[in-house]
Amino acid sequence: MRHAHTVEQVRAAEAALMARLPEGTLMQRAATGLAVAISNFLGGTYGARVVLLIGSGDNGGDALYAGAYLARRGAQVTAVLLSDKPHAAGLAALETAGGQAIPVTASSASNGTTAAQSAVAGADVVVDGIVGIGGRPGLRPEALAVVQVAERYGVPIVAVDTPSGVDVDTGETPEPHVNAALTVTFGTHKICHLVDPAATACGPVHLVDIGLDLPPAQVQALQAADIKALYPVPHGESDKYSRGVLGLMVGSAQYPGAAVIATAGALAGPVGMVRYVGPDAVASAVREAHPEVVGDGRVQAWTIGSGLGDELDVPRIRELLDAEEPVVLDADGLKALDDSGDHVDVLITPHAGELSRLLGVDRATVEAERLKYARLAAETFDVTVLLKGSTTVIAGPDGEVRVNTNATPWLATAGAGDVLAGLCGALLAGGLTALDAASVGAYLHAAAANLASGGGPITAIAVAQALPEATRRLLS
Ligand SMILES: NC(=O)C1=CN([C@@H]2O[C@H](COP(=O)(O)OP(=O)(O)OC[C@H]3O[C@@H](n4cnc5c(N)ncnc54)[C@H](OP(=O)(O)O)[C@@H]3O)[C@@H](O)[C@H]2O)[C@@H](O)CC1
Ligand SMILES: [K+]
Repeated sequence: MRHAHTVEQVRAAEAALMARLPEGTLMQRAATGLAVAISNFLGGTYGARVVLLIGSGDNGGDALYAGAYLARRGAQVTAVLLSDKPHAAGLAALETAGGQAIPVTASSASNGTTAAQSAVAGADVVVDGIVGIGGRPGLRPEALAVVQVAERYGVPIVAVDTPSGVDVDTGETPEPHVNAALTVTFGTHKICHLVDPAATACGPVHLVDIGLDLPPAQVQALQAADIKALYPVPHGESDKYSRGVLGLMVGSAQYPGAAVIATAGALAGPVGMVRYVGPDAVASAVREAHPEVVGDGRVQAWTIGSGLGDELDVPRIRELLDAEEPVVLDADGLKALDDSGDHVDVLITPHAGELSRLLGVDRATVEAERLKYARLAAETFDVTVLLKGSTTVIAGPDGEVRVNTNATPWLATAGAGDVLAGLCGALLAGGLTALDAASVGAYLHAAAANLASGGGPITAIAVAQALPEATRRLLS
């Protein structure tokens, strides 16, 4: 499991550890891990042209000490000083190791560009030590100008701890920020490493252990081993009823395909049986594609909503939401959700547009502040929220947040959400809590999409068809 802590939690853990260690120990651990990661990124250090962007805080200190390490191993290291008070000991270490430092404003001897801009344009890698967890969102003009030179010349940027400019505790990117090819972080992940849009700006994230002793994390990203441990695998005594029966109230004359696709997702989950409840013509289409599906009867969980169109029966859905059996509420079904009552066994699976309608805010705002609005909806409607997107945010009604990061952009295709709703329903019927069903569902859905895609286009049915193989690979 990956854990993401808040800046406040990290600062407290750092203070506790620093009180027990000689001064500077943590920065040395961070800087050494950073230097090794940069060296691996470059595939060697000898002769490499490394430019460090140095702000006023300890983030710049990490970069300067890492620069000293690289300079001792033959790299040509130039520090661009963005502040007139860079980390003094780090700067001295760099200069002792043979690196050079130039103020960002220094003019170049040749053309109209500054010396810093020329150095960045000719670098093999730029190291972003502008700000870390002490920074405010955004880049100051002089920092923005050099970052833009790196972008223009295609020079990769390795971010120290966090890509400067992102909002570390929310994953929001309201202002200009660094887009990193690699982020090297220390002690633990921060929320910006897991939650989009900032997570995308991080690129791959490499974690360097510096020995922090941390409290429980506010945001977690489950990994394959965690998902495997949660999956309800049948045992010798299982029968189709004990494995769970899922009821599907999805599809309509208008959207019969949604019923067929959601059923495919459900049948590829851990349930023993699937019941379809809906118009006769749609039920026939479902049984033609999936002859194992049966009609109305007792169920352990429901998936309601995908493609309901005109079939939306709000009073009936509200009855089911208030009943004991857990429910996945998707797409059109979300129109039946109200903020009264206890819905802790309800999992809603909106995309940003649907969540924006539920909360009465515009879609772009939800996209930009995904964590905030997933949490708000969970609290407002007393449900678990699975907010679909490049990183899926899952928020429980008690404040717990998980993030799923293994999706492929190819998954943005019609019907993919119906597969997910069916699968999550099957996981609920299999006995998982809403939070776990959402976590396992999002993970396997993305894993199946990756398998089916192999880097190319996919259909929703292809994703459903790849689910058993994705599950086998997970469990083997
Ligand atoms: N905690 C740990 O466990 C460990 C932490 N370590 C490292 O320390 C880092 C945190 O260091 P930190 O506290 O010195 O803050 P940091 O982010 O370098 O700079 C803050 C200063 O920047 C400024 N500033 C603010 N916003 C700005 C902006 N948008 N653009 C430009 N400048 C801006 C502002 O100062 P101002 O210029 O306003 O005077 C502010 O005071 C952490 O990320 C990690 O790398 C590791 O060494 C070891 C373990
Ligand atoms: K940084």
